[in-house]
Amino acid sequence: MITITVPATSANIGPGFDSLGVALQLYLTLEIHEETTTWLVDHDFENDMPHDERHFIVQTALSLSPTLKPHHIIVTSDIPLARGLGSSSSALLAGLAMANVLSQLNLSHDELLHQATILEGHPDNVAPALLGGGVAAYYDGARVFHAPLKVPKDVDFVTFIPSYELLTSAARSALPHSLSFQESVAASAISNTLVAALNANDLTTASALIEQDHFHENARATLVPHLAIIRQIAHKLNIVGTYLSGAGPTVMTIVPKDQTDSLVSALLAENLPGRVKILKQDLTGLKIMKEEK
Ligand SMILES: Nc1ncnc2c1ncn2[C@@H]1O[C@H](COP(=O)(O)OP(=O)(O)OP(=O)(O)O)[C@@H](O)[C@H]1O
Ligand SMILES: N[C@@H](CCO)C(=O)O
Repeated sequence: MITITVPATSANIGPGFDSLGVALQLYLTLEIHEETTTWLVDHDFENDMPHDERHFIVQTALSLSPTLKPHHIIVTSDIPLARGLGSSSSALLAGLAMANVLSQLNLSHDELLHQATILEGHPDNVAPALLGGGVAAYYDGARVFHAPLKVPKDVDFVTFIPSYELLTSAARSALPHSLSFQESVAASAISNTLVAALNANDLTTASALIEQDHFHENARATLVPHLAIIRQIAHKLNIVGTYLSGAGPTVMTIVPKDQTDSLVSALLAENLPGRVKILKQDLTGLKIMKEEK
């Protein structure tokens, strides 16, 4: 049996729209069992996801290796769907990695990242899901440039996962068509300085900049009304560093560990419709384990 695990990811980290992301310790697991005559996909997702070759993971694998032989696969996942925690990127990478292993394509991490970015359109979830930790990345339509982003290891990711789904496609249609020159300069300066602050382990500067996005959060505000509420709750506790995770609706706050309990208690007291989870950074990224029978 071959087991592929892929972590969840939180993209954007505030102003790093489509370019910054971090891997988190929630996982999609894909077990590849025996060869079969037609694809058999066991999964326990509650929606109407197919159990045959129409399944997204199989379709992704076949897009890379059209002659791939059908197998019995089992998909389990802790990553909630369409919540801004990179569920589609994790599934996509699992499919590409399955094709790479079963068809012995020997694609490198960079080649897999390139394929994944073409399919996803932007690298901010797929890069950290593949490589682990924080990643800054840019896709120019031909090549994916990427470099590690030092997200401090001693922080918690206090995560509010709303009870409703928000498809990335819907959250992207709310985005503005253009930004003025002046606003673009400010937006990229904020993002550049955030990256430098994180790489210098200056969490105070980083946390303030995380809340100064100009690219997407305002445009998505009506889709995620709890973002402003959670930011306000955190500010009352002198905690900064709250952002919309990926396309939302999950809201993330990066907090020093000694402030985690107070923020979690304050969020729970508010009774917002959703779950509060404390997540940690994943430093490994996609893993493949082969077990001899
Ligand atoms: N394990 C999976 N197996 C099959 N399809 C999946 C799986 N995970 C996600 N998907 C597909 O991806 C869709 C969600 O993708 P979408 O990009 O909208 O959100 P997300 O990836 O969870 O969030 P974000 O990109 O904002 O972090 C699901 O509705 C489903 O169609
Ligand atoms: N950068 C992406 C992440 C979700 O795929 C967005 O915010 O739309």
